Amino acid sequence: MTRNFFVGGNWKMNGSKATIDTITDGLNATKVPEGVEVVCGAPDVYLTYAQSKITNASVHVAAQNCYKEAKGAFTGETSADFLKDLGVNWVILGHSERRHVFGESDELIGEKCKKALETGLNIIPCIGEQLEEREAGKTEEVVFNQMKFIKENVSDWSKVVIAYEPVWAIGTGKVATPEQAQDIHQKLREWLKTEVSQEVADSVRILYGGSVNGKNCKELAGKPDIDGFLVGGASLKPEFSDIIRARE
Ligand SMILES: O=C(COP(=O)(O)O)NO
Repeated sequence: MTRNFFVGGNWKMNGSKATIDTITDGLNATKVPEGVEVVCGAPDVYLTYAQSKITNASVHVAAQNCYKEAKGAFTGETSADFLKDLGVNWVILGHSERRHVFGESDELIGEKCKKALETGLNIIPCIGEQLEEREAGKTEEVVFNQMKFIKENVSDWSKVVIAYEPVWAIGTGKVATPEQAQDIHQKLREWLKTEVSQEVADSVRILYGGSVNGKNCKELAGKPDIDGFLVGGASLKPEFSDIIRARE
Protein backbone atom coordinates (compact mmCIF):
# COMPACT_ATOMS: atom_id res chain seq x y z
CA MET A 1 0.00 0.00 0.00
CA THR A 2 1.39 3.46 -0.84
CA ARG A 3 1.00 6.17 1.74
CA ASN A 4 1.42 9.90 1.06
CA PHE A 5 5.01 10.89 1.70
CA PHE A 6 5.40 13.14 4.74
CA VAL A 7 8.37 15.36 5.53
CA GLY A 8 8.58 17.09 8.89
CA GLY A 9 11.19 19.62 9.86
CA ASN A 10 12.11 20.12 13.50
CA TRP A 11 13.84 23.43 13.99
CA LYS A 12 14.27 22.70 17.71
CA MET A 13 15.48 25.70 19.74
CA ASN A 14 16.98 27.44 16.73
CA GLY A 15 16.08 30.44 14.61
CA SER A 16 15.41 34.10 14.39
CA LYS A 17 13.12 36.20 12.25
CA ALA A 18 16.00 36.60 9.79
CA THR A 19 16.75 32.87 9.53
CA ILE A 20 13.04 32.06 9.27
CA ASP A 21 12.85 34.51 6.37
CA THR A 22 15.64 32.58 4.63
CA ILE A 23 14.16 29.15 5.37
CA THR A 24 10.64 30.11 4.30
CA ASP A 25 11.92 31.76 1.12
CA GLY A 26 13.45 28.38 0.27
CA LEU A 27 10.27 26.50 1.16
CA ASN A 28 8.12 28.89 -0.86
CA ALA A 29 10.36 28.31 -3.88
CA THR A 30 10.19 24.50 -3.48
CA LYS A 31 7.90 22.62 -5.86
CA VAL A 32 6.46 20.06 -3.45
CA PRO A 33 5.58 16.89 -5.39
CA GLU A 34 1.86 16.03 -5.65
CA GLY A 35 0.53 14.41 -2.47
CA VAL A 36 3.60 15.12 -0.35
CA GLU A 37 2.86 16.75 3.03
CA VAL A 38 5.39 19.10 4.61
CA VAL A 39 5.31 20.55 8.12
CA CYS A 40 7.95 22.61 9.89
CA GLY A 41 8.24 22.44 13.67
CA ALA A 42 8.98 26.00 14.71
CA PRO A 43 9.66 27.29 18.23
CA ASP A 44 6.41 28.42 19.88
CA VAL A 45 7.44 32.07 19.91
CA TYR A 46 7.95 32.02 16.13
CA LEU A 47 4.91 29.95 15.06
CA THR A 48 2.83 32.93 13.99
CA TYR A 49 5.79 34.59 12.30
CA ALA A 50 6.67 31.41 10.40
CA GLN A 51 3.04 30.97 9.37
CA SER A 52 2.95 34.53 8.07
CA LYS A 53 6.00 33.93 5.86
CA ILE A 54 4.92 30.61 4.31
CA THR A 55 3.05 31.04 1.01
CA ASN A 56 3.50 27.45 -0.23
CA ALA A 57 0.10 25.75 0.18
CA SER A 58 1.82 22.36 0.66
CA VAL A 59 3.80 23.56 3.69
CA HIS A 60 2.40 23.99 7.20
CA VAL A 61 3.83 24.76 10.61
CA ALA A 62 3.86 22.44 13.60
CA ALA A 63 4.52 23.04 17.26
CA GLN A 64 7.31 21.05 18.92
CA ASN A 65 5.36 20.28 22.08
CA CYS A 66 2.21 21.09 24.04
CA TYR A 67 0.92 20.36 27.53
CA LYS A 68 -1.61 17.74 28.72
CA GLU A 69 -4.01 20.31 30.18
CA ALA A 70 -6.12 22.87 28.28
CA LYS A 71 -5.44 25.81 30.59
CA GLY A 72 -4.50 26.82 34.13
CA ALA A 73 -1.61 27.40 36.46
CA PHE A 74 1.12 25.80 34.34
CA THR A 75 3.61 28.62 33.93
CA GLY A 76 5.52 28.53 30.68
CA GLU A 77 3.51 25.75 29.10
CA THR A 78 1.72 25.84 25.72
CA SER A 79 -1.83 24.53 25.45
CA ALA A 80 -3.13 22.55 22.47
CA ASP A 81 -5.97 25.08 22.49
CA PHE A 82 -3.49 27.91 21.91
CA LEU A 83 -2.18 26.06 18.86
CA LYS A 84 -5.67 25.42 17.50
CA ASP A 85 -6.51 29.09 18.10
CA LEU A 86 -3.46 30.08 16.01
CA GLY A 87 -4.43 27.69 13.20
CA VAL A 88 -1.45 25.45 14.00
CA ASN A 89 -2.82 21.98 13.28
CA TRP A 90 0.24 19.81 13.92
CA VAL A 91 2.27 19.11 17.04
CA ILE A 92 5.36 16.97 17.63
CA LEU A 93 5.10 15.11 20.95
CA GLY A 94 7.50 12.98 22.98
CA HIS A 95 10.59 13.97 21.07
CA SER A 96 13.66 12.25 22.51
CA GLU A 97 14.87 15.60 23.81
CA ARG A 98 11.57 15.99 25.73
CA ARG A 99 12.12 12.48 27.10
CA HIS A 100 15.83 12.51 27.89
CA VAL A 101 16.59 16.20 28.47
CA PHE A 102 13.34 17.27 30.14
CA GLY A 103 12.39 13.92 31.67
CA GLU A 104 8.98 13.42 30.10
CA SER A 105 7.57 9.99 30.92
CA ASP A 106 5.71 7.62 28.62
CA GLU A 107 2.60 8.34 30.70
CA LEU A 108 2.88 12.12 30.25
CA ILE A 109 3.50 11.76 26.52
CA GLY A 110 0.42 9.56 26.26
CA GLU A 111 -1.66 12.17 28.08
CA LYS A 112 -0.31 14.89 25.77
CA CYS A 113 -1.30 12.79 22.73
CA LYS A 114 -4.81 12.40 24.16
CA LYS A 115 -5.27 16.11 24.83
CA ALA A 116 -3.87 17.19 21.46
CA LEU A 117 -6.18 14.79 19.58
CA GLU A 118 -9.19 15.83 21.69
CA THR A 119 -8.39 19.42 20.71
CA GLY A 120 -8.46 18.50 17.03
CA LEU A 121 -4.74 18.62 16.33
CA ASN A 122 -2.74 16.14 14.24
CA ILE A 123 0.11 14.62 16.20
CA ILE A 124 3.61 13.36 15.44
CA PRO A 125 4.50 11.20 18.47
CA CYS A 126 8.18 10.27 18.59
CA ILE A 127 9.71 6.99 19.72
CA GLY A 128 13.22 5.60 19.61
CA GLU A 129 15.83 3.65 21.53
CA GLN A 130 19.06 4.87 23.08
CA LEU A 131 22.40 3.43 22.00
CA GLU A 132 22.83 1.24 25.06
CA GLU A 133 19.32 -0.15 24.56
CA ARG A 134 20.10 -1.06 20.96
CA GLU A 135 23.43 -2.57 21.96
CA ALA A 136 21.60 -4.63 24.59
CA GLY A 137 19.19 -5.92 21.93
CA LYS A 138 16.27 -4.08 23.51
CA THR A 139 15.23 -1.86 20.56
CA GLU A 140 11.91 -3.60 19.92
CA GLU A 141 11.09 -3.84 23.63
CA VAL A 142 11.71 -0.11 24.05
CA VAL A 143 9.82 1.16 21.01
CA PHE A 144 6.87 -1.22 21.50
CA ASN A 145 6.56 -0.03 25.11
CA GLN A 146 6.62 3.59 23.97
CA MET A 147 3.97 2.75 21.38
CA LYS A 148 1.77 1.15 24.05
CA PHE A 149 1.39 4.45 25.90
CA ILE A 150 0.66 6.27 22.64
CA LYS A 151 -1.87 3.69 21.43
CA GLU A 152 -3.80 3.82 24.73
CA ASN A 153 -4.40 7.54 24.10
CA VAL A 154 -5.17 7.62 20.39
CA SER A 155 -8.81 8.17 19.50
CA ASP A 156 -8.28 8.76 15.77
CA TRP A 157 -5.33 7.15 13.99
CA SER A 158 -6.00 9.21 10.86
CA LYS A 159 -4.56 12.18 12.77
CA VAL A 160 -1.37 10.37 13.82
CA VAL A 161 2.01 10.24 12.04
CA ILE A 162 4.59 8.24 14.01
CA ALA A 163 8.27 9.25 14.05
CA TYR A 164 10.85 6.56 14.79
CA GLU A 165 14.02 8.39 15.78
CA PRO A 166 16.83 6.24 17.20
CA VAL A 167 18.35 8.51 19.80
CA TRP A 168 21.88 7.48 18.82
CA ALA A 169 21.27 8.88 15.32
CA ILE A 170 19.86 12.26 16.37
CA GLY A 171 22.26 15.12 15.79
CA THR A 172 25.21 12.71 15.60
CA GLY A 173 25.67 12.33 11.86
CA LYS A 174 25.35 8.57 12.51
CA VAL A 175 22.28 7.89 10.39
CA ALA A 176 20.67 4.46 10.67
CA THR A 177 21.33 2.38 7.58
CA PRO A 178 18.29 2.03 5.33
CA GLU A 179 18.16 -1.65 6.35
CA GLN A 180 18.26 -0.82 10.08
CA ALA A 181 15.50 1.76 9.70
CA GLN A 182 13.34 -0.43 7.45
CA ASP A 183 13.67 -3.31 9.91
CA ILE A 184 12.21 -1.34 12.81
CA HIS A 185 9.60 0.40 10.62
CA GLN A 186 8.41 -3.00 9.38
CA LYS A 187 8.24 -4.33 12.95
CA LEU A 188 6.31 -1.23 14.06
CA ARG A 189 3.82 -1.80 11.26
CA GLU A 190 3.46 -5.44 12.33
CA TRP A 191 2.93 -4.22 15.90
CA LEU A 192 0.18 -1.84 14.71
CA LYS A 193 -1.49 -4.70 12.81
CA THR A 194 -1.51 -6.87 15.94
CA GLU A 195 -2.27 -4.21 18.53
CA VAL A 196 -4.62 -1.95 16.53
CA SER A 197 -5.79 -3.18 13.11
CA GLN A 198 -4.66 -4.08 9.61
CA GLU A 199 -6.26 -0.90 8.30
CA VAL A 200 -4.32 1.31 10.71
CA ALA A 201 -1.10 -0.61 10.05
CA ASP A 202 -1.58 -0.08 6.32
CA SER A 203 -2.44 3.62 6.53
CA VAL A 204 -0.37 5.18 9.32
CA ARG A 205 2.75 6.98 8.11
CA ILE A 206 5.94 6.02 9.95
CA LEU A 207 8.70 8.61 9.61
CA TYR A 208 12.40 8.03 10.14
CA GLY A 209 14.42 10.69 11.96
CA GLY A 210 18.09 10.87 12.84
CA SER A 211 20.75 12.59 10.73
CA VAL A 212 18.71 12.60 7.54
CA ASN A 213 20.22 14.84 4.88
CA GLY A 214 20.11 15.60 1.18
CA LYS A 215 22.54 12.77 0.43
CA ASN A 216 21.05 9.84 2.38
CA CYS A 217 17.34 10.68 2.01
CA LYS A 218 16.73 8.99 -1.34
CA GLU A 219 17.93 5.52 -0.32
CA LEU A 220 16.00 5.75 2.96
CA ALA A 221 12.87 6.97 1.12
CA GLY A 222 13.10 3.96 -1.16
CA LYS A 223 12.32 1.55 1.68
CA PRO A 224 8.71 0.27 1.69
CA ASP A 225 7.91 1.08 5.32
CA ILE A 226 9.66 4.45 5.50
CA ASP A 227 6.93 6.99 4.70
CA GLY A 228 8.96 10.12 5.24
CA PHE A 229 11.22 11.89 7.67
CA LEU A 230 11.39 14.05 10.74
CA VAL A 231 14.44 16.16 10.05
CA GLY A 232 16.41 18.25 12.53
CA GLY A 233 19.59 19.98 11.41
CA ALA A 234 19.03 19.62 7.68
CA SER A 235 15.58 21.26 7.96
CA LEU A 236 17.36 24.53 8.65
CA LYS A 237 19.35 24.26 5.39
CA PRO A 238 18.54 24.51 1.67
CA GLU A 239 18.98 20.71 1.37
CA PHE A 240 15.61 20.34 3.11
CA SER A 241 14.08 20.96 -0.33
CA ASP A 242 15.98 17.90 -1.63
CA ILE A 243 14.59 15.84 1.24
CA ILE A 244 11.05 17.00 0.40
CA ARG A 245 11.64 15.67 -3.15
CA ALA A 246 13.39 12.47 -2.02
CA ARG A 247 10.82 10.21 -3.68
CA GLU A 248 11.15 11.86 -7.11
O1 LIG B 1 15.58 15.19 16.18
C1 LIG B 1 15.39 14.98 15.01
C2 LIG B 1 16.52 14.61 14.07
O2 LIG B 1 17.56 15.55 14.21
P1 LIG B 1 18.80 15.49 13.17
O3 LIG B 1 18.18 15.42 11.79
O4 LIG B 1 19.55 16.77 13.41
O5 LIG B 1 19.57 14.24 13.51
N1 LIG B 1 14.17 15.09 14.49
O6 LIG B 1 13.10 15.41 15.30
